[in-house]
Amino acid sequence: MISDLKLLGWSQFFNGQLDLEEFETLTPLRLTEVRRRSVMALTPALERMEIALTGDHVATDMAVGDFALTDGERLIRLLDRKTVISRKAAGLQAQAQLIAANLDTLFITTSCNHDFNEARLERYLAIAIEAEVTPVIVITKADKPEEMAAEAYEDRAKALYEGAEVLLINAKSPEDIARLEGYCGTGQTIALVGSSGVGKSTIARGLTGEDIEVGEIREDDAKGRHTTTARSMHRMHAGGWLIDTPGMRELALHDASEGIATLFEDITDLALSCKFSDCQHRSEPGCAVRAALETGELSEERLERWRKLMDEDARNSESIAEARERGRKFSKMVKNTMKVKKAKRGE
Ligand SMILES: Nc1nc2c(ncn2[C@@H]2O[C@H](COP(=O)(O)OP(=O)(O)OP(=O)(O)O)[C@@H](O)[C@H]2O)c(=O)[nH]1
Ligand SMILES: [Zn+2]
Repeated sequence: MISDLKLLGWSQFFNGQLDLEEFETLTPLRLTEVRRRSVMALTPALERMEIALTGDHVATDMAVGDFALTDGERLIRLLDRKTVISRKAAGLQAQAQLIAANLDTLFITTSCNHDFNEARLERYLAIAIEAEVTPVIVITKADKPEEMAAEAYEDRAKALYEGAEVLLINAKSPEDIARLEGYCGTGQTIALVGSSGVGKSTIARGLTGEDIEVGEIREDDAKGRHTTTARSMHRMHAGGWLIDTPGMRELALHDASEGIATLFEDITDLALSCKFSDCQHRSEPGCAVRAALETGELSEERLERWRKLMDEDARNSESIAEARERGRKFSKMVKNTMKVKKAKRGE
């Protein structure tokens, strides 16, 4: 069973979470779709199985790519995730919405044209680094570069982060797709992010042989319409899994301060040497960041992009934290009111 499980992306990390009894009586599953009242999952034999969500299990706690244990009928428990990517859900609740779990690699996709944008690439890099998912920058349309030579785009991407491999490809060429497959072998799980039109569907088709429809299913119930994800985990020729969900294509930055600090390690390090610990690196005396600008060690553009990313992260993270805080205060107030009412009634 263990070798079959490897096909699903199982590893020692998950094995270590099972006690002996669970090991003998339960079966691991990997979630491929999350609906409102059920999940679709793959068994170690790669058979599809639908499991109704009952009791404490709610769809909003689950992500495509999660591992769970089943007794054959019910979902017993979800296993801890190796990695998770989330986005801020639209609307007033401002909750983090889980997009994909247990990714190994994120292909950050852009093209040799006006789509290429350092700030956008850095946003995705920060998301990947924060989630501890390996970032790989894929630059498509190497066969028809606009504005500058394809290699110039490659060099600009390489300058962004040492920890990210940069691959310059023609997404329509099978030989170039084969260069991505080192990240897509058995046991590996990947996802693609990037703007519309950069070639994500073309790459996905090259890696899986399928035309992947990224759609949202709408389910009706008495309370209205709900959006859930369609089948979102696809087997790749190389043996691994591609997760493609609508949410993945609309990622925004939130709660990624560590990812940003790692991505901009030079600025993070410089800031430690500023005279004031709350230095804004504007006009304070003894500012190591401004000193690095003057020597040319750091560029004004890079500093500006760092500021903007920090601002964006702070804006998006705060509202989630604040919403949580509001939620806590509200439920506390309700509880207190109930208590007072009960006391009045003499209960
Ligand atoms: N010449 C060339 N064309 C490409 C390349 N990559 C993608 N294309 C073309 O660019 C267009 C858009 O590619 P898609 O794969 O649909 O882009 P996408 O990122 O999936 O776009 P959305 O579905 O809107 O998110 C298609 O016509 C592709 O054939 C490439 O490397 N070279
Ligand atoms: Zn400073």
